[in-house]
Amino acid sequence: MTAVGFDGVERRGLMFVLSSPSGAGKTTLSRMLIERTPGLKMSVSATTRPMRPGEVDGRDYFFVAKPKFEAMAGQGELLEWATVFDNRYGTPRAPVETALTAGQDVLFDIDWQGTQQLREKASTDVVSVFILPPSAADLEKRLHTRAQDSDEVIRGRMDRASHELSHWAEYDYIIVNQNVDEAFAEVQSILKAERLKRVRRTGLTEFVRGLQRQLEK
Ligand SMILES: Nc1nc2c(ncn2[C@@H]2O[C@H](COP(=O)(O)OP(=O)(O)O)[C@@H](O)[C@H]2O)c(=O)[nH]1
Ligand SMILES: Nc1ncnc2c1ncn2[C@@H]1O[C@H](COP(=O)(O)OP(=O)(O)O)[C@@H](O)[C@H]1O
Repeated sequence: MTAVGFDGVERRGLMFVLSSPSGAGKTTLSRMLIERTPGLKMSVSATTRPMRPGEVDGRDYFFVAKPKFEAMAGQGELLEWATVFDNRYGTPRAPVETALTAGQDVLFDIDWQGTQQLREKASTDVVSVFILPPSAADLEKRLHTRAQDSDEVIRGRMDRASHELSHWAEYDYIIVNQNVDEAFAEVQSILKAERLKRVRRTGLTEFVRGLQRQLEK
């Protein structure tokens, strides 16, 4: 799990988690982050939920049937998994391990249940961000503008929102996504600062020793 920072100091890769009630904006913010952040790779989850218009298999999710999902979970191929809105969602283990070993950070769009499981497995490497909508009315409006779910599914997502919100205090950082550019700048600054954390910067001792040797010449 060793990455080399842009300043040449080695550090441990981190697992950057975004969670929120459905519709608060985590997919939007994740896409912006992946497009604009070198060294960050998206973890693509497996799910049993139907594909939405515009989604691409293998990019947004790996869309699998329930028996296949159960087999993946049973064979230990998932790093974590959970049931959300009656569908199964899980994180394939191998791509995450490959990315971290190659020195990349990994971005997860997963719910509070998955975040808890990641924290239990690798707490010092997990940085978690919870995204709040500015209001319930905004949340509902966003679910409707996304225009990808039926009214019934949207009602289900709104009904679950309050329960999901109740997990906010388990997260390291909380962002209110009012203006998307501001929320993005906030998420970006969290990642930047977390990459500089001393505990992750495993190469610092050697780097500083090198500096000292140069100074003592
Ligand atoms: N635990 C877990 N949750 C996931 C995973 N993938 C997606 N989710 C969560 O499942 C919920 C539903 O996702 P989705 O159906 O794409 O709807 P969305 O909330 O509109 O993005 C969201 O809270 C996601 O963060 C996963 O691999 N594991
Ligand atoms: N700050 C914002 N202001 C207005 N609309 C937003 C904002 N952030 C996201 N959206 C829109 O809200 C909808 C839901 O966002 P999405 O990223 O899919 O949420 P989530 O992944 O959390 O379910 C999308 O249509 C998206 O374009």
